[in-house]
This record gives sequence, C-alpha cells and structure tokens, in this order.
Amino acid sequence: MTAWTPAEFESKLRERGRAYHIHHPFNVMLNTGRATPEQVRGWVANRFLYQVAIPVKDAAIMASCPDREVRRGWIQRILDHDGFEITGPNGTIRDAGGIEAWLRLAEAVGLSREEVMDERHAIPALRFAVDAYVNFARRVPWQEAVCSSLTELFAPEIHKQRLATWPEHYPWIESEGLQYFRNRVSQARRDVEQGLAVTLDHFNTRALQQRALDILQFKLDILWAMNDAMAQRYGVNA
Ligand SMILES: O=C(O)c1cc(C(=O)O)c2c(n1)C(=O)C(=O)c1cc(C(=O)O)[nH]c1-2
Repeated sequence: MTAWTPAEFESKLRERGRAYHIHHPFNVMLNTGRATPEQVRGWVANRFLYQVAIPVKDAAIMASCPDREVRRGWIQRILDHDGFEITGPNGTIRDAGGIEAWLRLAEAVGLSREEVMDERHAIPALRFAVDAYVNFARRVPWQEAVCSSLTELFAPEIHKQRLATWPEHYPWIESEGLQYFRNRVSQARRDVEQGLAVTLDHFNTRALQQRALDILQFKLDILWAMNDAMAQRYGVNA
C-alpha cells in the first residue's frame, strides 16, 4: 500500500478528533454548566496531575532527541509549563508558567494550593492513565513521543469552550482564574505546528502512518480514561 500524501495523512489524524475527550459525558457536563462546585473542584484537582506530568514528559522527549533544532523548539513547552526567569543586560523576564496558572485556577474554584499540590484528591485510575503517558514518552523513539502530543490538535477547541461557557454557568469562579485556558489557545496552536511537522516528516510509509494513528488513539484513550475515572468518582449529572 502506498503512503498517504502529507495532506491525506494530516486529515486522517484530524479525523481522530471524534474520539477526543471534549465528547466525554463528564466534560460535556462540565462545559454545559451542569457540574456542581464539588465536581468542578474534583476536575481541577485531578487534572493537576496531568499538568505536572506534561513538562516531565517533554523533558523525556528532549532527553532522547539528538536533533538540536527539534530540542530548540521543544524546550519552549517546558518553559510554558514550569515558567522561567531570565536575567540579561536589559533586565529580568519572568513567566510564572502553566502549573502556576493552574494553581491560580484551583484557588479560584475554592481549593487551597496545598490540597492540590499534595494530590490528596487524586483518583488512582487517573494517576495510572497519566503515568502511562509519561512512561510511553520515556520508552519509545522520540518521534513517536512527539506524535503522542498531537491530541493538542483538538485542545484549542476545548479551551475555547471553557472560556465561552464557564463565566455564564459558573459566575462564582473569578474570571482571572481562567487565564490558563486563555494562554493555552495560542500555545497549543504553536505546539501543534511543531508536532505535526515532525510527525508528517517521520511517519512516511503507510505502515508508519498507521502506527502514528495508533499512537494518537493511545493518547486519546488516556484522556478518555482520565474522564472515566472522574465520572466514576464524582458522577455525571443528567
Ligand atoms: O484541557 C485539556 O483538555 C487539554 C488537553 C491536552 C491534550 O489534548 O493532551 C493538553 C492540554 N489541555 C494542555 O493544557 C496542555 O498543555 C497539553 C500539553 C499536551 C501534550 O500532550 O504535550 N497536551 C495538552
């Protein structure tokens, strides 16, 4: 079988968006305003585990990537999440980063930083799902780990959905708490450009393209399983 053209291959990857967790009943509940404050807090506290795993996953990709150009681009993801402080002749540039933005979201929904950071609300099945992602990135060739980040193709939509619906449905959450979602809309688009370029270039036979689709499905399943775990723990309201 001949390889798909890059455009065909990209549209096959994008088609997988139909299995994105944006369609999971727990997420639908959250983004249509049917969640109680307890369910919102449960989601924020558990999703924190994914948040802190992302830069560890990205460091694992960098550790196994011998391509300097790719590393130069990829390091941005670690800076996005962990934040940075760089001092030069013109002063200091600081960014508190995505993990900090998530902790501010946590406070805005009524959780303390401590109870989020010590992961006391963590659901075991959700932890296993997140660990599976980090362990995958540690184990496979870096191009496969890059490919697994491509669920981000579908992430701007879910962040925009939260920004569009939460202020109306959850007026008790301070608008400033939603800054994480605002930041991610453009960051995810930039991430996707890089991840997609690597994937379209590396997976260049039909067999490899099929492998890429399997990897993307594996990652979609991780996000779905995280939502299953939260639905089971916190319930889904009709
Ligand atoms: O809120 C979400 O639904 C969601 C999903 C995803 C995703 O699709 O993996 C990411 C994010 N958010 C996100 O904020 C983020 O920084 C991120 C990084 C990655 C990745 O795989 O490298 N996914 C995601």
